Amino acid sequence: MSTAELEISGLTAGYGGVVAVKDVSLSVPAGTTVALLGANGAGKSTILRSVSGQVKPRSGDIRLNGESLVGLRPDQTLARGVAHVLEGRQVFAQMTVLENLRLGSVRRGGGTHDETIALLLDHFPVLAEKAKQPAGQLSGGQQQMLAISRALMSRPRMLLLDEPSLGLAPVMLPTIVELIRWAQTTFGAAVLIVEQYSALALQVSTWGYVLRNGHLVASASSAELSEGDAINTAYFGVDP
Ligand SMILES: Nc1ncnc2c1ncn2[C@@H]1O[C@H](COP(=O)(O)OP(=O)(O)OP(=O)(O)O)[C@@H](O)[C@H]1O
Repeated sequence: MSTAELEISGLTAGYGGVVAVKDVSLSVPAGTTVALLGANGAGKSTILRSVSGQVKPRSGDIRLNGESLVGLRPDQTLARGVAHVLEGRQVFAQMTVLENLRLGSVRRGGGTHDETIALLLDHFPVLAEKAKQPAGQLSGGQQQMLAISRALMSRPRMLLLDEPSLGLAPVMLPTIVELIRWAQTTFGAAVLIVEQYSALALQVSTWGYVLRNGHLVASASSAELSEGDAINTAYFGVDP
């Protein structure tokens, strides 16, 4: 049996007449962070949606710790330990920070709401200070922090992050990086992070895959991808 936490093999997925992802294979070893990079429309979000059950694969397999996730609904993948933070800051603006956290699902064997909320608020005092304020009053970065924290309520084994840096002020990026690292060490989660802003994803990950037009075109250590023209070559198909 594979030691990888998440193993995607030969995944093809799409929408109606659109084939968004073609024959993609990748793996996220237990307890590591892997980056999925590529330009707009490359198919990155479709891969995350296929893992969490929002999109049904047309072919291929997706396994979490050896168990296939194909055909499962999002609530069923959540029950198996997959938490998906969607693109955009998905918080309920009228509800308080605490109410938003309480909406996070608790997975069986994953601790109680109160225990996990205490852990999150203890580590991120800014959320504690604003616990009773409507989430809509938080800054963009704080809302993203809250959206990720809500996903952590289930103490996931596999955390899927879609463009966590989107629309954030650069000053917030180190906080998001810290939150991802903390999630990994505290919950032992494996993380698959999708980013157009490759600098952030490569900073938190050990390995990266690059997608272009639904195909995987590069796969290398994040250190290697950070150097020279590796990313440009992979994104635009230009040889250095
Ligand atoms: N709901 C949908 N219906 C039809 N086509 C879609 C849908 N969602 C995505 N697509 C198409 O599938 C392809 C891949 O989209 P996807 O969202 O996976 O790309 P991405 O790499 O995540 O880019 P982005 O950063 O823009 O989200 C694109 O051509 C896109 O237009």
